[in-house]
Amino acid sequence: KKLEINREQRALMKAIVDAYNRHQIPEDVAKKLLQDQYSPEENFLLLTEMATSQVQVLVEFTKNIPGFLSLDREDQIALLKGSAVEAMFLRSAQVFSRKMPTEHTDVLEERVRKSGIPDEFMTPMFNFYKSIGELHMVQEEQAILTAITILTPDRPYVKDPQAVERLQETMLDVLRKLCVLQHPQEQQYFARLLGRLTELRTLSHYHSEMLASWRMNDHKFTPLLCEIWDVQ
Ligand SMILES: CC(C)c1onc(-c2c(Cl)cccc2Cl)c1COc1ccc(-c2ccc3[nH]c(C(=O)O)cc3c2)cc1
Repeated sequence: KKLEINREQRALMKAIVDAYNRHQIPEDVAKKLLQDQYSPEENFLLLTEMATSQVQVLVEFTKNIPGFLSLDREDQIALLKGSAVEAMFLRSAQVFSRKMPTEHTDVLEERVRKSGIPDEFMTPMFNFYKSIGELHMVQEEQAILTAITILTPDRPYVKDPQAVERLQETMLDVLRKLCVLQHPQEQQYFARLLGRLTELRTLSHYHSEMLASWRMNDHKFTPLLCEIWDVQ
């Protein structure tokens, strides 16, 4: 009984997975990645466009997380701003590790490597992508792990962390059961997934340094990215 996913949890999982699949990056934007060679500046612009489109996808996904819209309005914003980078690392990691044709992943990797991102961030970033790939997460796990990342109670400026914690705990319970069902041979699979969330926090700190170094070299971002990342 303890381990079985009950009807309510199944409905919750369906809502999250549907939202996760419904909001994908527009085909034309993702296709641009695979077009011919660009300069580092053009690569940066393309990645900026991808990130902006990804933030829009993220906002739509978040609004469909059951219970999110019943949170305090300002806390909703605080959660989105606090988790955007981590959710995008998770999403782009899944894109990298998805059964995406290798030439696509190689092109995407090439573009990220040649977009003016300082080398010291490349290693941790691609190590993360590799570690996500090795987990072979099913899409339900990907969607719920993303929701868990967004519903992290200890983001800056959250006024009612208990309300966020209640929602996150519901998701964690579903994920725990799902991991046992999907990966019965791996006892600690759930623990390994949660370990990725810790890695995401480290990447998020790297990312704020990446932003600072880009701004030093006068790189421009879109208004949406400036708002969500508190830059400019
Ligand atoms: C502003 C730009 C330069 C930027 O700053 N930090 C990052 C940055 C970097 Cl590198 C790494 C990680 C996170 C960030 Cl947030 C980025 C680029 O961000 C992204 C780049 C690509 C994608 C991306 C590419 C292909 C995709 N396909 C799909 C799909 O659903 O099919 C989603 C998707 C997303 C998402 C964010």
